[in-house]
Amino acid sequence: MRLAAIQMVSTPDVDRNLEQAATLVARAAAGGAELVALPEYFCLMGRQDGDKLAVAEAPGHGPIQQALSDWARRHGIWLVGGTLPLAREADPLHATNSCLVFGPEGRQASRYDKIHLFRYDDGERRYDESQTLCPGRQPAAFEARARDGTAHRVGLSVCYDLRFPELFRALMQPPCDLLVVPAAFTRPTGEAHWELLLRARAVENQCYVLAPAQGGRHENGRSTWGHSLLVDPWGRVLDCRPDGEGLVTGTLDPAVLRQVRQQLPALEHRVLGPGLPATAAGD
Ligand SMILES: NC(=O)CC(=O)C(=O)O
Repeated sequence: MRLAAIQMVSTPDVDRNLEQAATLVARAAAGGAELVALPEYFCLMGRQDGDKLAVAEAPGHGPIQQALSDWARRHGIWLVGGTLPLAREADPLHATNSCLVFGPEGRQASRYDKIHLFRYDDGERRYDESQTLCPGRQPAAFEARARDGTAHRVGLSVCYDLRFPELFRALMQPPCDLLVVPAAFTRPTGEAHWELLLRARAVENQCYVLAPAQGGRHENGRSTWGHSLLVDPWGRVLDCRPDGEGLVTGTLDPAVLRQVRQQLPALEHRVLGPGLPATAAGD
């Protein structure tokens, strides 16, 4: 299955971001991609945290969701729609940061709400997503069918989730062939940890990892790390885009998945699981 991750430098202008995303999705599809993934906050990198709430759409309605569905149908692709804020009737002051997936017929195939909300303060940069976002509660995966008919289980996560391996373990029951991580890592945390964490998730779960990112200096004054990546189940980086808008592409090869899992059956050797007793006290 041909894969593409889109890197963007999104702005506070939703229409401009949608235009840019439409162009890049079309370019990815023209290059043969069957599954295309957009980055976190592809539709908006606002000036203030609360800007998310102003563009939040009701689930199933709104121009951003319509655009994602149209692009998936027009190009006959699986589209992992980065993230967009979805409004919650129960609490208008907090949206979910949601990843919606659309299938080649334009129908919504999955929804994942970011579970782990980012907080960071190094004295210079401050982030606290819990001010405007409400966390998701449930992991989500879906089945994508390649054009040759092969079905692949695809696990969803968003950005900061990458630091919580237990989420990915939960997605591996049954095993995924591909984990997608739409992100907008900060520059300092990305430089230190981004590639390390993505390759670790690929190696420990013996699957492909596709990570579309925001990458560059944004109009809101923030800088994101970029380095959108495709990693294979052996932890090899197949493609990377350090900075600016563009694509990362490659192929999910079932033969590589089989070979890695047969040669080193680490997934079968898992002993510890959710039902295990607590750690014993030492003597
Ligand atoms: N921006 C995020 O959600 C996460 C991040 O930058 C990090 O984990 O580092």
